Amino acid sequence: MTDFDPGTLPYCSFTAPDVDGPRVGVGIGEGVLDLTELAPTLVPDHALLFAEGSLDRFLAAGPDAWAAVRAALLEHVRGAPAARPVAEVDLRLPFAVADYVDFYASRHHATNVGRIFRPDGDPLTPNWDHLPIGYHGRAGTVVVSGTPVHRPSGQLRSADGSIGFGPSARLDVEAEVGFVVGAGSTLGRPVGVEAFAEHVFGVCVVNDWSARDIQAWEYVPLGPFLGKSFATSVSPWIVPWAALADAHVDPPEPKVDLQEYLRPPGPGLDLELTIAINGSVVSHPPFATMAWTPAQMLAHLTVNGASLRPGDLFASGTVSGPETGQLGSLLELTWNGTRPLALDDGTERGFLADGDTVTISAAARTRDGRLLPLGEVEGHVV
Ligand SMILES: O=C(O)/C=C/C(=O)CC(=O)CC(=O)O
Ligand SMILES: [Ca+2]
Ligand SMILES: [Mg+2]
Repeated sequence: MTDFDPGTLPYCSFTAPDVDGPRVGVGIGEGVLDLTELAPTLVPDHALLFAEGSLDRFLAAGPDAWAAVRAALLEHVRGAPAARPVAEVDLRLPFAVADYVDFYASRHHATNVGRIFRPDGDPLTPNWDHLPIGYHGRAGTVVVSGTPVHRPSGQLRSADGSIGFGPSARLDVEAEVGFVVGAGSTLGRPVGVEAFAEHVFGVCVVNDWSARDIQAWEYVPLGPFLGKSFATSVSPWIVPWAALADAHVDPPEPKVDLQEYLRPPGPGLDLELTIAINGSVVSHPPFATMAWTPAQMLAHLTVNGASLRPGDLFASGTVSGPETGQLGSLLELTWNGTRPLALDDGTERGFLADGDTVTISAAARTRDGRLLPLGEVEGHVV
């Protein structure tokens, strides 16, 4: 369970046996405050935003409302209010996911995947250094942490080239950071790097489940499709972007002169993910090594005039660092299953087995060395 710092104040949506309907919650320590109940006295001008028990209206309300509510909450928690234990509530998907986009912003991940899937060519395609590559995913199958993940079936190509159909034998995880859009934008008007914080409300942890065998056969030439659309899990807590100000870092220097709309890059984040399978920690992917920042991703996503809607979610792409213990997928950690990983219980994994539970957690590191837990996303393979 995540122990939230009182300055983080992440938002969730929950139900509990003793309250009516869903509620908007705010995480503090291992507890949750009922913001739907508190709002009429704490933030009377904004109370209606929380009445439905999801974040949808609050996201759409925009940055002034976000700042006013966060300021009132920061003041409120100084009085150490009693919070309900998170363990006693059911955490729900906190907002209706509008569009879902997944990027490919880790140089280390993209290089490793290129080597594995396209051993005869350059690992990075010529566009990689010039733009944050992404694809549109499936918003309707974004599920909250704790939702069981069904092993997908699909077309598979055997080593001898024959085509068959069956359950994926290469079910994998991708540890990512997700960015939740609040305020929408106007069709035809790009959102520049400098406008990031006016549109992006906050951050969550993402597991982009991937069936590598389905993916490897289907993805040419249009990219990921059924190998990834069966489920994408997100943490139930959305950490406000404003809570991460002390964890900003400069991103790595670009390798080419970037187009003007991708400059200045905006901040990276000093944030570490941890991947555990059945409780065995297998990796610590470092977000600070990502080549593209979230502001560059948003600018690129809208540079053609595509508009944003409240609830749009874009994920960073798999976070992999340069070291073996920093890789964000089993594809890389086991080099496509050829070097199985030993788990603490004495078993080995090339890819996921039925019954496995995968937990990805995140923590940000502040400039003064504090560690801020940001929540976790868990999924059980059935
Ligand atoms: O290079 C490829 O063919 C595909 C790579 C991916 O798995 C795409 C993806 O989900 C992006 C990412 O998570 O970094
Ligand atoms: Ca991905
Ligand atoms: Mg997915």
